Amino acid sequence: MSSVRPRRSVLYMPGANARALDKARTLPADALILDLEDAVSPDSKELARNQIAEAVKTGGYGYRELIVRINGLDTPWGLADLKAIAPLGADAILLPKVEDPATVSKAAIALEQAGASAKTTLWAMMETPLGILRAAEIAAVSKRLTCFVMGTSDLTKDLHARHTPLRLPMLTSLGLCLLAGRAYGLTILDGVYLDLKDEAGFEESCIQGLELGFDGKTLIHPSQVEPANKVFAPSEGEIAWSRKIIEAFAEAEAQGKGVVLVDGKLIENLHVDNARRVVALADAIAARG
Ligand SMILES: CC(C)(COP(=O)(O)OP(=O)(O)OC[C@H]1O[C@@H](n2cnc3c(N)ncnc32)[C@H](O)[C@@H]1OP(=O)(O)O)[C@@H](O)C(=O)NCCC(=O)NCCSC(=O)C[C@H](O)C(=O)O
Ligand SMILES: [Mg+2]
Repeated sequence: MSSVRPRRSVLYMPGANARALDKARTLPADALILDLEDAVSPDSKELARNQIAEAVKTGGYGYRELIVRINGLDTPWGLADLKAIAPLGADAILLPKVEDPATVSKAAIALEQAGASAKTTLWAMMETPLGILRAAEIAAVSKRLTCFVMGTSDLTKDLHARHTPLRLPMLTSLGLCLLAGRAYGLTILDGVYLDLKDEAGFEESCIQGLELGFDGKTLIHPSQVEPANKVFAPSEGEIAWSRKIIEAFAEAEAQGKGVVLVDGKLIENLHVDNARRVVALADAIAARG
């Protein structure tokens, strides 16, 4: 069984929306972010926390990873969110607007103290200019931290930038986080696409995210799940090619060679490493049926 975890589609849902929390049990998303932060009004924070706690305890989400986005630890709700959710066995707690490594360290200590199992990791939202500038320090700070999530809406606001089709205003920030995330072995997820009616624009944005190196995309509506799953899954052609070069390279190695030509293309170790990653991801997706 592969240890690769597909995270092609990661769907946010407001914790105050009981219908959405329930419906998510049947959606083909790889992961769900149950939100206590920006999608929940101050008046509903407590209701949302209780509903999310109940949903995590009740389960029934199958292969879908459960991530709870808590409020910032510097808000009136953050620490209470963390203490309430930590012991329940969610896959991760997502910290919003992370700007320094100390925030992650503080959350990691609070998780231990609240009795979280080792299985519950920390994810960090990268969505402020200071956070982006410190991406490498943040990525390196704690073994509990396993994923960066781009918060492109907050970032666009803070940069006084615009949402544009090619996302040129975002590329520096996306690139810095990708570099930091990959350098320290984190998963890294692209930001949301806000126009639910623009299906073509959404697909373009997924393709751009894939080409930049993201593992998957964060989503705001069930209609975005299947298109994201399709774009971020290896294609049949990619899988067949990957299997072919793995086999050809193994044969070459058995003959004492370090490189091989497959269909006229030079194949080295680095291509085979990538091919193994592709095959592992494809196998993990296939195992979901
Ligand atoms: C955008 C929405 C408010 C639209 O909701 P609604 O009008 O209910 O949509 P539909 O009628 O089309 O819904 C059809 C059915 O699907 C369910 N549904 C809708 N959205 C979700 C969801 N996100 N998860 C699960 N299920 C969902 C509805 O209940 C309907 O079900 P049924 O009754 O069976 O027909 C809504 O989609 C929504 O709230 N989306 C999430 C918004 C959100 O969480 N935003 C915060 C995260 S984004 C962010 O903060 C990014 C970051 O921080 C940054 O800075 O960039
Ligand atoms: Mg945000």
